[in-house]
Amino acid sequence: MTKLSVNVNKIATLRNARGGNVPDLLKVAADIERFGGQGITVHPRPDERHIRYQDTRDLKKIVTTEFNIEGNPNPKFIDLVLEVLPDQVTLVPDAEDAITSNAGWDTIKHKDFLTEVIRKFKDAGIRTSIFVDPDTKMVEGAKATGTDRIELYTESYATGYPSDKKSAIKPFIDAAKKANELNIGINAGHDLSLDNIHYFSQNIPGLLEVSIGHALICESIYLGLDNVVNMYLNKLK
Ligand SMILES: CC(=O)[C@@H](O)[C@H](O)COP(=O)(O)O
Ligand SMILES: NCC(=O)COP(=O)(O)O
Repeated sequence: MTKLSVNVNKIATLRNARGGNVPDLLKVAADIERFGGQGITVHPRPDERHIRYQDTRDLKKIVTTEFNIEGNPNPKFIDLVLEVLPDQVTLVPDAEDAITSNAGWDTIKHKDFLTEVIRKFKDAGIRTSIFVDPDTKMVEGAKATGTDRIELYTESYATGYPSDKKSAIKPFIDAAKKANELNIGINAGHDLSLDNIHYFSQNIPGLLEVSIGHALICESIYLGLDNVVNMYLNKLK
């Protein structure tokens, strides 16, 4: 079964637009779990433009499903994660000024750094995941760092899906087969949506978890959060 982890960055974006506490991030996260969401994901960025570091501390107290923190493991991020102790940490190689995540790790070039960071988090009892492009060499490189899982960066799948879904998914199937062969768990995320999620989850062997934020919150404007969470759960069956 593939778990649905809902990324609540966009709820924080909306809240921050007015400076108050509407919408209430903690209430939305609790409601997502009540509606059936199986995890909550956040991606605090250095400028705290959506999720604030304090949000991760507050969420940790109330999230009862799986709490996943994503981000670039700079010293401040590492300290935060070791303080909050989420269920899972996902390492993403974002530039400080990135609008959103735009690439996976070069796990070969950064092997020593990733191995050291993964060790720190695993010693603290946190499951680790490394964000990678769908490239079998990067999956092999991830394995060498000792990570528990990879997160496949699905932007290219989402972009290619409308015109040629078979070609768009091919590198992801190959990467997933490699991960299964090497016994690393598989997560996936970025630009997944109600349109493209079913085909992806049906075709990726051993897909453990998807984290979805931008599209899910946008779809909820029209369809309602409870309804949308359940639509995803049905498509992931
Ligand atoms: C790693 C990943 O693909 C997501 O976490 C994405 O980066 C969401 O971040 P933003 O909400 O800042 O776009
Ligand atoms: N790891 C991907 C994620 O958390 C959500 O990405 P998106 O759905 O906001 O593109």
